[in-house]
Amino acid sequence: MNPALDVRNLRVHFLLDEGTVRAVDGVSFSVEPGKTLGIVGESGSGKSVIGQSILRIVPYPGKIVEGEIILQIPNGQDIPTRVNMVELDPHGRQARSIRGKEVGMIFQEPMNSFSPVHTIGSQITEALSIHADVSAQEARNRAIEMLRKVGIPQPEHRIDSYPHQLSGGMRQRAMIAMALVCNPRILIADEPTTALDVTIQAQILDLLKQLQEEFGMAILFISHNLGVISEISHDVLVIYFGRVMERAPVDVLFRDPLHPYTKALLKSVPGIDTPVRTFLSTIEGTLPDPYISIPGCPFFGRCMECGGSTVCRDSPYELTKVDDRHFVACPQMCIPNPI
Ligand SMILES: Nc1ncnc2c1ncn2[C@@H]1O[C@H](COP(=O)(O)OP(=O)(O)OP(=O)(O)O)[C@@H](O)[C@H]1O
Repeated sequence: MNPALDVRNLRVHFLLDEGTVRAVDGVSFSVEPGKTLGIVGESGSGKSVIGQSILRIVPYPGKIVEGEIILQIPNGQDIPTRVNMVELDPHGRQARSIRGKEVGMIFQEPMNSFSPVHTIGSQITEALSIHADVSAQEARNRAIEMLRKVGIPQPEHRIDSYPHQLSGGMRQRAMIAMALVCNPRILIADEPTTALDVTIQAQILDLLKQLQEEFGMAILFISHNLGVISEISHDVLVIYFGRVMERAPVDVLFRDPLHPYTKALLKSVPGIDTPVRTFLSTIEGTLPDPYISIPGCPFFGRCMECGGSTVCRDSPYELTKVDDRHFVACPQMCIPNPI
């Protein structure tokens, strides 16, 4: 099956007075229709900048310096149109028509996405009037239907509410409705449940899974929370210092992690059978200085397994194939067949 989204060797740099931040440093992945790729990593590892790059909304002074972001857009013919987002003018007509229509987005804080002075209905119908050729009445009916689908009670009345009149969970549902009302083929969800309590979080994850089944969209789900990632993802990309450390199907990653960073992340999460008052392990140290360029493994200084090996410090970064769906970038693995 053709991937809905294919990202190849993406590099995004922020050129600051202090130096260059290599926020995303050669990341490749693809997501098929109906599948969810979870991107996990600690704060500052480059997760959000990947999502922003796909939408071409990387904030100034960030710049995509290399790579391709390929979308397959159906055109009614056998072969879909192939669009490389990197080649588009981010402010141009084509990029604007792809954002919202082909690629939907939901973020952690809906208040930042909704205008506080317009009703949620007017904002959802506006998305429809930009991207779909529908009458005002049809747009309102579709907005009500979408609000119903995302579980907002009495959507005929709620559609005329202002964002501040909804609870946090309801606002998040309304944002999902806005993101999905044009039936996008790709959804980018950047920490969409982080600000919610665990019950609402579980409801939103269930809702996304159910909507994915219905619409068949590919989801890129960004989170620092491994529990949430395990719940929603089919495959997982573990990212550190702008680079992929490991990629695997979700069950393989949780059962048989190979990169010491993935193992350390997993150890820092409490399990259901973790006794109360047990100290969870933490990952000593912090991400390296963002302005430096590291030729070898960026986790070298914090790794508990490499024992200060110069191989890890000096070997060029390389993502190595373990099998068809499992890749790892650990110099100690010494596996042949680098991709
Ligand atoms: N507007 C900006 N200006 C300068 N540097 C930036 C900007 N946005 C991101 N960066 C840098 O890019 C790197 C990656 O940031 P990013 O926001 O993608 O991390 P993240 O993994 O999403 O973290 P978090 O979970 O905290 O959102 C960081 O070093 C960050 O400081």
